[in-house]
This record gives sequence, structure tokens and C-alpha cells, in this order.
Amino acid sequence: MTAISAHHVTVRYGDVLALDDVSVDIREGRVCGLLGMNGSGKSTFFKSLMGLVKPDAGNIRIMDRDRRQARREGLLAYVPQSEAVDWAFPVTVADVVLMGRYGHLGLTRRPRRADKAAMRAALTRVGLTDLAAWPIGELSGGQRKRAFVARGIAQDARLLFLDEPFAGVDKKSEATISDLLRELRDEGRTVVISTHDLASVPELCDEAVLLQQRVIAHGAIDEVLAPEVLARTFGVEAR
Ligand SMILES: Nc1ncnc2c1ncn2[C@@H]1O[C@H](COP(=O)(O)OP(=O)(O)OP(=O)(O)O)[C@@H](O)[C@H]1O
Repeated sequence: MTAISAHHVTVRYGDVLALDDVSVDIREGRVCGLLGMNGSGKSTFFKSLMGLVKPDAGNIRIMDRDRRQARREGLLAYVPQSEAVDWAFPVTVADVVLMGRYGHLGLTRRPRRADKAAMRAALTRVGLTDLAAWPIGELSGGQRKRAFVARGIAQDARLLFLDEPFAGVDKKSEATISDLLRELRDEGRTVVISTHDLASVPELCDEAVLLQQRVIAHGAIDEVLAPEVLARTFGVEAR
């Protein structure tokens, strides 16, 4: 099945054209890298897929559903950029992961035994069991990312979007997160990571989309990262 089907998506913020006629199809069970410079529209594309931004034109389907239905079914999980999170907010790691269980029922619902079991299983999966009671703000960059991935696992999301997952993360944590994402892919989930760090892409991703308001290239890594494509996009000689 096609996990993401975006056709002719255009998004404007006032005078700024953030996405220009973007069409991308991504199959289920893939790790896809969404590549582009700062301001190229990566976050806007994620927000459009999540239903947080309403495109001015175009059509988006998630696993053959409209975005609202996909959200209602809990198919989508988002791991935000570190800067987008208020790390001083007093929640524990367990709280963050439990948020994956609330779905559309609202925050007043008390977690049941099954929710807590799913939370614990997800924390085990990402290796954070011992830190369950810690305030999220006291974790390292890599641990925070893993906590948010655990939230997606507890939710049993079929698609995970990670915005710059390796920014502010040390090499060891990066390897741990990459392994985890590959495992999730092997279970048939679809993982899309946005990054401007091209070094992490070849090993982790099955395919890549190069974005600069428009889709410059989409396909196998060696095609998308071909020196002539990068030179054209970034205006530099690629090594
Ligand atoms: N809420 C907004 N209002 C106005 N302009 C915006 C808004 N959000 C993004 N933009 C602009 O839209 C363009 C695309 O931004 P976007 O954040 O999607 O890019 P990005 O590739 O994710 O970049 P970054 O890696 O810096 O987050 C940029 O020019 C940005 O300044």
C-alpha cells in the first residue's frame, strides 16, 4: 500500500511560497529521507501531512485515508525538532510516552492497565525503562528523541515523522536511534526523517526526497545524492 500520497501540494505563508506543487508517493515499510536546506519546506511538508497546515492547493492521502481519518486512527506520530519542545514543562518520560495512548479521547482520561503496559513495553523497546520517572528535560538529546519515538510506538503508529532527529545527538545515540528506526521499518512501518545532515542518509534511508520548495529529486539514495544533483541544489561542489 502507498503510505503517503501527496499530489500537487502548494503551501503559502502570506508572500512566502513554502511548498510549490509538491508530489511525492512513498510506499509502506520504507525509511525515507526528506532532504533540503534550512527553509526548504521540510517542516511545512511534515505539518501538511499531519494536518497541522492546510495546503492552498493539492491533495494528501495517508494510507488511503484523508488526513483527519488517519489522525483519528492514530496512524501518524511526529517526533518534533528539539527547538519546538518546551523542555522545562514538568512531565516525566512515562508521561510523554503515555500521551501516545490518549488519542482522541482527551487528556482527562486516566490511563488503564493496558495503556501502562504499552507505555512500559515502548520504553523497553527504546532502552529507557530506567528513566521512566525522570523529567523529560533532564534527558540527553538522544534520550529525548527516543522518548518521543516510544510515544509513537505506544500509539502503534504506522507512520513516524522525525524532524531533524540527529540534531544535537551524539554519535552513539545516533546509531541507537538509526537501529531502532530500521527495526520499526522492518515491522512494516513507514519512517520519514527530515535532515540537512546528508552524512546520516546513505546508511539509514531506503530512498530520499530532495526538497527545495519543489521536489528536485526523489528515488534511490545514490541517484538523489548524485554530485550533479547536489551541486545544482546546494550550489556547491559535493565531495
Ligand atoms: N508560520 C510561518 N509563517 C511565515 N513563514 C513561515 C512559517 N513557517 C515557515 N515559514 C517559512 O516557510 C519557508 C519554509 O519553512 P520550513 O520551516 O518548512 O522549512 P524547513 O526546511 O523545515 O527549514 P528548517 O530546517 O529551518 O526548519 C521558510 O522560508 C520559512 O521562513
